[in-house]
Amino acid sequence: MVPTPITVRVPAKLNLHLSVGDSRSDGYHELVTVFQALSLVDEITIRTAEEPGLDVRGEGAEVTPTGVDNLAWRAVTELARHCGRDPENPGVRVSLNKGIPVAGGMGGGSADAAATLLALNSLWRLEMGREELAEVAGRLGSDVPFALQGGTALGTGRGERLVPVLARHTYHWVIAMNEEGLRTPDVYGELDRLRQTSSNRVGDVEPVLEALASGDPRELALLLGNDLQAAAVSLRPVLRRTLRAGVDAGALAGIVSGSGPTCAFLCTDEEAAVRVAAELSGAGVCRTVRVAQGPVPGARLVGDDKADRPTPPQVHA
Ligand SMILES: C[C@@](CO)(OP(=O)(O)O)[C@H](O)COP(=O)(O)OP(=O)(O)OC[C@H]1O[C@@H](n2ccc(N)nc2=O)[C@H](O)[C@@H]1O
Ligand SMILES: Nc1ncnc2c1ncn2[C@@H]1O[C@H](COP(=O)(O)OP(=O)(O)O)[C@@H](O)[C@H]1O
Repeated sequence: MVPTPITVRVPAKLNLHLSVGDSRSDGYHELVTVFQALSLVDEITIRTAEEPGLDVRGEGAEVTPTGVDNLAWRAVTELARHCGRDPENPGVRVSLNKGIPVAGGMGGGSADAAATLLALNSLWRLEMGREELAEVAGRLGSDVPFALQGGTALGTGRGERLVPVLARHTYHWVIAMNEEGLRTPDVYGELDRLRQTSSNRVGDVEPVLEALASGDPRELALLLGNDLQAAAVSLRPVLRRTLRAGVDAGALAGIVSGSGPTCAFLCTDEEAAVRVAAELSGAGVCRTVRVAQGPVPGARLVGDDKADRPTPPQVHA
């Protein structure tokens, strides 16, 4: 009997705190980061198919690779290898429905890789535990293990070593997507270049963890920090205007998400977020504005109760 197709929903991530250390000998930077999973999601369906392949629709589909470079496909071949199947002929078709902006600093490709691992674990009845999945995930990219785990977490190493963080509150975010993405390695490279002349760095992570435990968004707003922000703004100067416009519209604070160029604005509550989103969408400083909440769970099979959440409202700029 042909197995039933498996659908997985997987969240975007935001770095509430991103402290970048020096460049390592393997080309990666040592990080201390606080990830939060947001209610902006991709959906992936994987089915058994004689003709393998991958198709993409949704947000940024036209600029998403559909061949072996797609991170979801890399996850298929990596997992096939891991469990002794033929990576050249895995016998599956992957359909991606993207809601996470491509190359936006929100970990969309990593999310798709994580979702693929979870879907194949079920489709191929591998019965791998979360730990084994996380180990394969780490080989696919620094952000992939977090997309499996979700919630709020402290990431160290190159971002793949995770410890869950207590977050007492649902935070309300406005997400401003840019016209065109930024390449993560370019942004790290720009940071290295800027650091030859400037030594600005975000503070310690402990106050951020304390603010999360307190649950007060005003406290957290004062502590949001991202070492890659200056580099992203240097490569995409319009982001300075975007960040200012969100705060002018009433957000508590704004931050570039990871390597950018997406900006995220923390608001006091859901109502405030909808107001900020409406005003920002008229300001002409970004392509699309969305409202999102965090933390949400990591990759989940659709059909599991908690995965069936409503799609967040969307405002077009
Ligand atoms: C910046 C962050 C923040 O969470 O995410 P994005 O904003 O891109 O989504 C991550 O560090 C990105 O993680 P991810 O996108 O998984 O990166 P990887 O595929 O592992 O690495 C891509 C490239 O980014 C650089 N890189 C990545 C992670 C790290 N700790 N140091 C680095 O210097 C390296 O140049 C590497 O070759
Ligand atoms: N499934 C995927 N979704 C999005 N981008 C992908 C995917 N697979 C490969 N990519 C490539 O990865 C790059 C980074 O995309 P993404 O993960 O969305 O951004 P970021 O690393 O900024 O969070 C893109 O430029 C794209 O070419």
